[in-house]
Amino acid sequence: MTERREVAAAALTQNGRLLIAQRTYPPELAGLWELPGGKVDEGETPETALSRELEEELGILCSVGSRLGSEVLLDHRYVLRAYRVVLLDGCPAAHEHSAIRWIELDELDAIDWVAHDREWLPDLAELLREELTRSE
Ligand SMILES: Nc1nc2c([nH]c(=O)n2[C@H]2C[C@H](O)[C@@H](COP(=O)(O)OP(=O)(O)OP(=O)(O)O)O2)c(=O)[nH]1
Repeated sequence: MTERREVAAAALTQNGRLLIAQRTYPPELAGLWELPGGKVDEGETPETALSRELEEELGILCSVGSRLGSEVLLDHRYVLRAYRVVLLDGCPAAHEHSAIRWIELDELDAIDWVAHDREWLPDLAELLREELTRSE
């Protein structure tokens, strides 16, 4: 079997909040919220791919850090991985999503997430808790 292609997703936090984005396609995912990101192209590292996607989708420059949570197998072709991301420059805007939102720890559970992302909720909660402790 050929290796699965990676989808890299950004856990971008700032001031104790997490950036989430609302999908417009495919129809079964439209309206659901995800961590922004996308497929890693041939010849790219997950880090360069995620930086590229965040610039295209949100118009921001970011630094991609370490992995967050476990990998999620999407189907026989794709594996989804999340990375801690820090905003370097710009103000995120929804260029390819229908909306974006900054959410706080107590909002995580109530979001209408793309199903696979629910796997990361404990990790995202921990990340936001760490952020809050750091900013105290
Ligand atoms: N970006 C992203 N995709 C996710 C998440 N969770 C999840 O199940 N997916 C799925 C949805 C899609 O089937 C696939 C990623 O597709 P994508 O549409 O974001 O990738 P892309 O920007 O490279 O898009 P494309 O040009 O190939 O259409 O992974 C997530 O948190 N972020």
